[in-house]
Amino acid sequence: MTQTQLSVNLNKIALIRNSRGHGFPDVREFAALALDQGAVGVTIHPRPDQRHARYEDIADLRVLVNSYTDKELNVEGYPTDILVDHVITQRPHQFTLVPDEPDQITSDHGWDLKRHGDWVRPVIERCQQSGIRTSLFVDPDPEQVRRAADTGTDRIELYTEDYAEAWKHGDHKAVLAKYMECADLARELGLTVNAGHDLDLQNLADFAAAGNVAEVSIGHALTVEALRYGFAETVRRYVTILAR
Ligand SMILES: CC(=O)[C@@H](O)[C@H](O)COP(=O)(O)O
Ligand SMILES: NCC(=O)COP(=O)(O)O
Repeated sequence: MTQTQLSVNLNKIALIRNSRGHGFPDVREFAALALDQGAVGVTIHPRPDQRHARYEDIADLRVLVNSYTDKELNVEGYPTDILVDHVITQRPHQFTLVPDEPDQITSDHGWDLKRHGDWVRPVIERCQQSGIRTSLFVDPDPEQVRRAADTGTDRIELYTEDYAEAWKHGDHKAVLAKYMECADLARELGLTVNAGHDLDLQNLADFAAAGNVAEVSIGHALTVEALRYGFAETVRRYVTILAR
């Protein structure tokens, strides 16, 4: 059974920072808090309007993560030229390609790789040539998993909104089985499996127990829960759940 690792998404810390137009809070402070509490890494998702994470955060967080020996930076986003250029320059450990439109309020679907597989492939190759691991954000759909393997990506990230929604109603077992079918298929095809979106302290344990997901990236719920429990304690609670 793979020990699932936590990557803390700092988008909402950046959102609070941007709300006052100066550097408080500093995302690097919360990145350090997360890493010191056992997260394997941090994630940021700069969107074209830079509503929260900014392109400059990539370099800042790369420097901070470099001060640790075994931690990672995951950059997520739609592979625009400007984002890809920042990624290639700063060389985060992982680049997760997400098919979001600029005006989306949040990520709400995975790639349609029947249409876009050939388009993402050169970006994947360019990242890998720079030593950057790639991941493709996909729905829990076996066809998309197969097509993801055809792109040469290192990993997929399963979009977990369907699971999170089903968990709220207590009917997540069938949905979870679909995710695990896709995760098993991905591993058979040589892919490592990440997952994320709307995971939280309540629904994570059932997802993690189903097994064999390498990394979950969690940010929105974690930030809200941190308002109640404190940031370090919240990260500690996630790490404890994953360590079971
Ligand atoms: C791809 C995904 O689900 C998340 O990585 C994304 O970062 C969430 O974006 P917001 O924080 O803008 O909602
Ligand atoms: N890729 C998922 C992520 O980074 C965070 O998603 P969320 O926890 O903010 O929904």
